[in-house]
Amino acid sequence: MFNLSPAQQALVDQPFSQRIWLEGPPGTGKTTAAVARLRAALENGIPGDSILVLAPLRTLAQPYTTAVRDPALPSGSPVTIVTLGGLAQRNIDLFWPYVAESAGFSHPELPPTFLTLETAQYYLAHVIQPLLEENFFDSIRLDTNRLYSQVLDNLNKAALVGFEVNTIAERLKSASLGKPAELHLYEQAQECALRFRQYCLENNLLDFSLQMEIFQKLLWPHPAVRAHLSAQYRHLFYENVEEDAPVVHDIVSSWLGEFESALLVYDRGGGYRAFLGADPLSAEQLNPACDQEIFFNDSWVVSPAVEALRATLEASVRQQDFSASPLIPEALEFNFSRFMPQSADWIAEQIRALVQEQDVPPEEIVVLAPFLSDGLRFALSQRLQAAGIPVRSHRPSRSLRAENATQCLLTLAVLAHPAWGLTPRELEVRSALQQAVEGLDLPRAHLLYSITFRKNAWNGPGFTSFEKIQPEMQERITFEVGRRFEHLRGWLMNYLGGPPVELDVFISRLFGEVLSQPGFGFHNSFDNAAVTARLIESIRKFRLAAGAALQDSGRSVGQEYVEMVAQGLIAAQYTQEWQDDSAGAVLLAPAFTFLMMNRPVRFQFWVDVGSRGWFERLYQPLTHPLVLSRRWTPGKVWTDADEEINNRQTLARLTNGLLLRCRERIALSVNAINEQGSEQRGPLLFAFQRIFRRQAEAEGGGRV
Ligand SMILES: Nc1ncnc2c1ncn2[C@@H]1O[C@H](COP(=O)(O)OP(=O)(O)OP(=O)(O)O)[C@@H](O)[C@H]1O
Repeated sequence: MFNLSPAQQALVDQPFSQRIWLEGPPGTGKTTAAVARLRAALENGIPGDSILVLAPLRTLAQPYTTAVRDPALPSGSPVTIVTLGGLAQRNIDLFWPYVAESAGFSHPELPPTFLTLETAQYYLAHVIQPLLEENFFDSIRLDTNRLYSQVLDNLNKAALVGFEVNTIAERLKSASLGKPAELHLYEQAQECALRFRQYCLENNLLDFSLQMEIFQKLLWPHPAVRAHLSAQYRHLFYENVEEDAPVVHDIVSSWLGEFESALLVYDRGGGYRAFLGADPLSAEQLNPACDQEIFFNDSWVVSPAVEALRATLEASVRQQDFSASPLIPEALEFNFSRFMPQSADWIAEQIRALVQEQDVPPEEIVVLAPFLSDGLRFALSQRLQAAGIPVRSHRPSRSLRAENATQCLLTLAVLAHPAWGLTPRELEVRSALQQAVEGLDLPRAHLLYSITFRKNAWNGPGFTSFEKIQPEMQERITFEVGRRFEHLRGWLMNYLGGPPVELDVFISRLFGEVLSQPGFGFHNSFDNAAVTARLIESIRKFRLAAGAALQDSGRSVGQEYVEMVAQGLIAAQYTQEWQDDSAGAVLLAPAFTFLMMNRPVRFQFWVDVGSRGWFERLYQPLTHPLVLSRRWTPGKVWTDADEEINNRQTLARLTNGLLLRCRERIALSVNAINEQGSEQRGPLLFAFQRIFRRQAEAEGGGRV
């Protein structure tokens, strides 16, 4: 480990009677110093339960969570580490009788049910379904999940930016160029939001937006709640202030004076979550309320060459003037391939050389793309695994139900629950077998399925024994595979002989007792284990949110869950948080996800540099994160020029953020033709081309 710098130590040593604003670019050691100060607080006898650590995302508070677990610290009451949303939820639970009636709930005498993103989508789907039948959203082609998440986004923006739900459409319309079809969509999106809100109030359901709104409007102003919170929390640590939304800043602003001490950590150049309501300018309003400001400016991360590249790239992206730097070639490598598989070959070979020839630990390498497509993930994982390099991928926006592991687990769950009356399709059973049993290839899976699968075995669909099939078929399938298959089958039969358990418990047992064992497909697969954990979590939360409502219908939670997944209504989004558990493995992730991990690495590979995905916003016809923000002047029209300016700003922020988290070198991979077969010429590629040209000119015509 390292020693704190004098500036960091000075921060740690500030008396615990100060409100401090700590600001600097990423990588300057702010979090390290803040965590050291938290440790100092505990070592100096400040009780843990009087300390509040606030962060915009739980993952951003990870260094604090790890620190407080250190057994070397004095034992005592636990520190509270939460997001404001989490704090809101705890307090709504605690003070429910104070607010249930005034918030307009139909059954204030009954307890509240808190919804996750997934379970909110589930209920929203019930509300929207009849409207879709009335031809709502007919004019656009949008996958239902994206439709639901935009309706929820609008509600969340209202709660986080601080406007009424019934003004969503008016705001969006006033910034629109006025095409009737677009205006109509905004009206419909608002209608959905209002009906969902009404449904929640009638059924004691609280999605994120309602939790935030109730906390801000009803609980926070309530003297009893304020007294409780002020008495409980005396010291505040607020990490990544710039990634939080204005309403959170408003609350902290009015609370700040009540703390004995506070440390607000502001990452200059951040605000990556702008599309989720992050507002760095609003965060700055907290600065004057602090007693002192401290700046850290020197990076512990970037080499001079990376810094030269960062500054040059920023200027090039912003279309400003810049000059060549002799340092840049040290920090930049480049590969041009016609198609993605060739890029994957090149990247895998570079990574292999780094790990195997230069002893670079795999976790010091990340591969980043604007989106991580299946093709790219597969191509890279396969090549790296073949070279014996552990790899791990993170795709927070990928749907859980799209994972093969999920399909396998749920298909086996259907087979183990004939009472649900569901019959899986042939393809599902075959691919579940293939996923579950190691060494089972497609032709053998087909054979095994055709011979052993019976629609009416076990009073439902099931398998007959491998022992019973003809020896020559056994030989073709192989006895090793047969033995594994028998083990799985035996486990399912055994389960069927007893009383059914909840679906999440079933999956956790199936994973632990069979699929994670040697000889089965989930053995030693980080990714499958992660999907299983998320699936279990998703089912558990669904059970908590929807279980009671289902009791009267006679349907089990498991059956409802499986059917909802099949219809695309749930398991459509991971919760947006993740653990950075990539120790020992190369990470493949969308660039944005990596940024939110706040973890510097030595080498970054940027894939698909020609893609416009680095530059453009997602297509969101029902919402507009920039218009639904406090930065937008009501009534102003959003034009193509605004879009272009915003895209450039976002790209500059992104490339800065990535480079500030890179110690040694980035390697660019460009495909002439993307996976969809079109030519690739996005603005990030142009920005690099300008740098290459300038470098070549400076070197008298040579190439970088
Ligand atoms: N005194 C120090 N000596 C050496 N390395 C340090 C020191 N302080 C911090 N670092 C390292 O610098 C890196 C960045 O530190 P840290 O995360 O605290 O910075 P930050 O300013 O909070 O950046 P971010 O906003 O990205 O979290 C980490 O890898 C950390 O281990």
